Amino acid sequence: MRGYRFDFRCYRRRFLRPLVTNHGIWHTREGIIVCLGGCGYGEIAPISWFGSETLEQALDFCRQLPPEVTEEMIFSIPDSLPACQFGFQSALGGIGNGENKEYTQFLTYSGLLQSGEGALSQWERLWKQGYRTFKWKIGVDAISNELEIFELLTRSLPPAAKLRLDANGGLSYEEAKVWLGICDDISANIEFLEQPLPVSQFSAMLELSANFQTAIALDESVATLQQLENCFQQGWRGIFVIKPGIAGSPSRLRQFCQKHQIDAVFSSVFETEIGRQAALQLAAELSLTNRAVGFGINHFLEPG
Ligand SMILES: O=C(O)CCC(=O)c1ccccc1C(=O)O
Ligand SMILES: [Mg+2]
Repeated sequence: MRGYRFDFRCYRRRFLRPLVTNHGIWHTREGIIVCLGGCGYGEIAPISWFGSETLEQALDFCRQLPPEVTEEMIFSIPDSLPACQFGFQSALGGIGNGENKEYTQFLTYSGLLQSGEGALSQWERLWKQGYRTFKWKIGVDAISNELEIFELLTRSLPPAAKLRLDANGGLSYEEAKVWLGICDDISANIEFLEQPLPVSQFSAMLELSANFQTAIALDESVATLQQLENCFQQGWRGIFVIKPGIAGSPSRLRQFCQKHQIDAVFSSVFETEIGRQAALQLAAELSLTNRAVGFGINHFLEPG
């Protein structure tokens, strides 16, 4: 079998503004660019706190590979290394040669707002840049403060705007009911509430999705393809957030989405242009609905 000359390099990029979520504060994005001679580039951009391997585990995997790798080696990367599966398979697919530009041009994008009240002064700039879907992080501050900002935000957004709320698993069951109740009642267009509860509380989220009109999207619960398959089998028919960069094998992801016709929202892992193009091509190919993709603005200080 044909071998490809293999090389890799680490990168580090600082966020323009640290990313604040219920998981904590994220300052620096680190990852690995892999190169398969004569084939293309791929990106390994793990988020271990989200359920992928760690950067160290990905590096160890790259370091133990021989100077020439085969397709067979790439397709036998274990499921415990989902970001590596993505990086190597996209390099093999010759990602970066722009072959699918004709698909990705039809995607619409969601803009990620700053957490807290920063969102109030930020959305208009994004609106002027053409964004019509916005995402705002909740579960970061006390619920009373967040509800106050939410009211101001939803009253100022134009009727054509869609708003996604992302709790990153940071709400209690009672808090999730409060948020969903308010979202059901207001006239603003709340597209969905993302990952209200921790991954361990799947059945509670299933129950919430049956009892409220506002849609719920699973994110952390379906971070990897294995988790995605699991939640589908356990009856989830709401929205699935898919982060191709950490989901695992793109070919298996493609098969799963095509077989089950799931309602998917594709989203970035704040990768460089290399991983981004590979992920966007999958998004363009596998998005059944016209939901905006979570690949908004450039969040980095230094260019890729
Ligand atoms: O999905 C988006 O709109 C932006 C990407 C995003 O929010 C994100 C990016 C990296 C890690 C976690 C998350 C998240 O959805 O919680
Ligand atoms: Mg999320």
